[in-house]
Amino acid sequence: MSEDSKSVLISGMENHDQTNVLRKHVEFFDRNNDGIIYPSETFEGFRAIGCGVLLSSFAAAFINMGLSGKTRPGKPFSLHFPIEVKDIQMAKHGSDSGVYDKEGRFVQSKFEEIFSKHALTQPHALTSEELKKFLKSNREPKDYAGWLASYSEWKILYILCKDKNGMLHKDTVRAVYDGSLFERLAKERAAKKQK
Ligand code: HEM
Ligand SMILES: [Ca+2]
Repeated sequence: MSEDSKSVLISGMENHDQTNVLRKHVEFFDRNNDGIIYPSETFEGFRAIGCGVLLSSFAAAFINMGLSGKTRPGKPFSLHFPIEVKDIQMAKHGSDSGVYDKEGRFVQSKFEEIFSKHALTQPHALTSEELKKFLKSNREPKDYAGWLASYSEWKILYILCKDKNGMLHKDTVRAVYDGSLFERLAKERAAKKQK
């Protein structure tokens, strides 16, 4: 490709990041970095960021049973419930925010929209009521599985990361999308444990 056509292509992308950020969201849970997340790894990842045994067990069961098949099209069902990181975008559900597009890319404008539309008390954070309204506004009719998936994702995030006034901050939400939040929580937990 000539340099000219390359620059036309790049300017046409309008800063749209082409990487599959959703992969980064889940890579933390691929504990041995082999591209596959087994239930034991989901469990271990949840424990590492400070979740209890009960929540971590439920999360591992539901996430791996729910997403395994979706990320392995054409492959036989496996009782080990592996999730393939490379095709994680196939596990997207309905009634989400649209911040990940169908290729797992991060859509900045959709991210900004969460706060411009719903953060009415403080511009860079959501109260629990605002979060509730945001989730309701994403609901597609009768998409009960999507409602439950979205509710669980956001509720766990809120419980883990709200501040002392019950606010969920924009930078926290930003960091969950690329998974950097999980690394941070794990470091904080490890530091606490050492004390
Ligand atoms: C404590 C752990 C986790 C939290 C707090 C969390 C939270 C979230 C949040 C807030 C979203 C954004 C949803 C939206 O934009 O509406 C999301 C999306 C997603 N998460 Fe997680 N997540 C966690 C762990 C995992 C794990 C272990 C997996 C799978 C291995 C996973 C797979 C996904 C997928 C596939 C999406 C895309 C959903 C979509 O856009 O339709 N997450 N998660
Ligand atoms: Ca693995």
